[in-house]
Amino acid sequence: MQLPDGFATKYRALLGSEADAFLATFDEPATTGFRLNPLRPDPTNVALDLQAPISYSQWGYYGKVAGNAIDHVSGYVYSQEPSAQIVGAVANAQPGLRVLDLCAAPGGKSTHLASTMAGQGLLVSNEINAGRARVLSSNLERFGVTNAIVTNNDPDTLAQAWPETFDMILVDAPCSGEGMFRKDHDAVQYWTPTYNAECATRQREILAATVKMLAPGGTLVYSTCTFAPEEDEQIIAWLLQQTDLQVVPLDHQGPLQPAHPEWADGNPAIAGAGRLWPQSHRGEGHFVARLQRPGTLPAHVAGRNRLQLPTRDQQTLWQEFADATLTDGAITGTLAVFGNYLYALPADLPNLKGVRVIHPGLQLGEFKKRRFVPSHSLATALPPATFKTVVALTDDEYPRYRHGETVRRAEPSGRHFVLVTNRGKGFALGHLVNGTVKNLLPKGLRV
Ligand SMILES: C[S@@+](CC[C@H](N)C(=O)[O-])C[C@H]1O[C@@H](n2cnc3c(N)ncnc32)[C@H](O)[C@@H]1O
Repeated sequence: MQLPDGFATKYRALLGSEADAFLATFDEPATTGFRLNPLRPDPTNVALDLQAPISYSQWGYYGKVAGNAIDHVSGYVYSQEPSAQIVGAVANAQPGLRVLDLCAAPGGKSTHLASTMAGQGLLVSNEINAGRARVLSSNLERFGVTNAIVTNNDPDTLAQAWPETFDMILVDAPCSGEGMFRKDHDAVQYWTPTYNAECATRQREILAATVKMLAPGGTLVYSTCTFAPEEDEQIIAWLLQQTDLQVVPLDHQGPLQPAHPEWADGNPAIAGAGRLWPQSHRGEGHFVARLQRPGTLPAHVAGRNRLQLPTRDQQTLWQEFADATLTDGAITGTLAVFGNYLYALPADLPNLKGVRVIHPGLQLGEFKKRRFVPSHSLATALPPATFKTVVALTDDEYPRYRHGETVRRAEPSGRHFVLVTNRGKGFALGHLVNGTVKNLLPKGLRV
């Protein structure tokens, strides 16, 4: 690979005798990986090779997942570069916490946070870019995350709305992406000798807002996919100088190496952060640090949100659908209406005033005149056992349904909303009417 001018010189000076091995990795192919989904009842039931686990990532494996494979489409797996999986592992967000993923799209780290949270507590996945926030929503929906809301705000707006609100905040910062050079040639084009300092300015701005949102006793996880000390060790040095945060030393086991205080202000605490290097492990490389605010986590303060509850007519329409389609207790949480859409909200929502929420929980469906039309998200959020009628597709029928075609089933007669599965995995809804399963897969998900 043709590396940008100044890049090799910089890393030769930093890495010394290790520089040749580091620079040689840029001529190697990029590494790929995926994570299984522990939110599924049978997470290892996938048609993928699970012979090569990623040592530091509980559900992580080396390998490649085809985008059209049922394992991907049904949310049984999430494709994520191996090194990036260190971040969710270090965060290890526990069930019951209130967690903010501030720079969350497209959702690799958010789905990992949701995995360790096991459906309990609140995950706020925020993304500043509206288009990317929609992709984030759809990826959380596919992974079956029901305890998350998706917001689309800049960090300063959120800091105003949510002072000292979160037990844990992940800042997977926008960065110069040197660890993406092998995957993304655009990242190479952007790099100049001053680019790292420009990225660091933005990272400090994001973190200044972040610190305001962290509760006493709360944890900040900071990560980048770049090797630049300006965006890594020097950011941690700045946090230690400017705030009361303290580094929680990582367990430098296996390929996770200590960070380099000498590349910042020499504060030895910085060594507690960690680096994955491409020359010493199978992955693109990552930086991660865990920091904590002194104090004890306070009890969560419930938001005083004025929710629009379903009208009596809407409640009746929903209940008719739920009674005919789902088993009892399939949906929990407060039901609220946003626009024409009905949602099941996660518990423990903070104040939403002033925040642009684009996805306030599990979308159940849309009220259209006197009808209730269920949302696609039900197909991947709920286990097949919660649907009263399931239409199982053969491997021949599966690609045709994804294309938008109907299928025929003689049984049961009448009209039913159904879950459509392949290999036992729900991936779409259908409407069975007189023997024909009408295809309810959203147009954007058809291939
Ligand atoms: C490294 S990516 C996040 C990847 C994501 N965490 C994942 O695992 O899929 C950084 C994100 O930060 C967002 N971003 C860019 N500028 C930002 C800013 N000033 N404040 C907050 N987020 C920003 C980008 O749009 C991008 O989605």
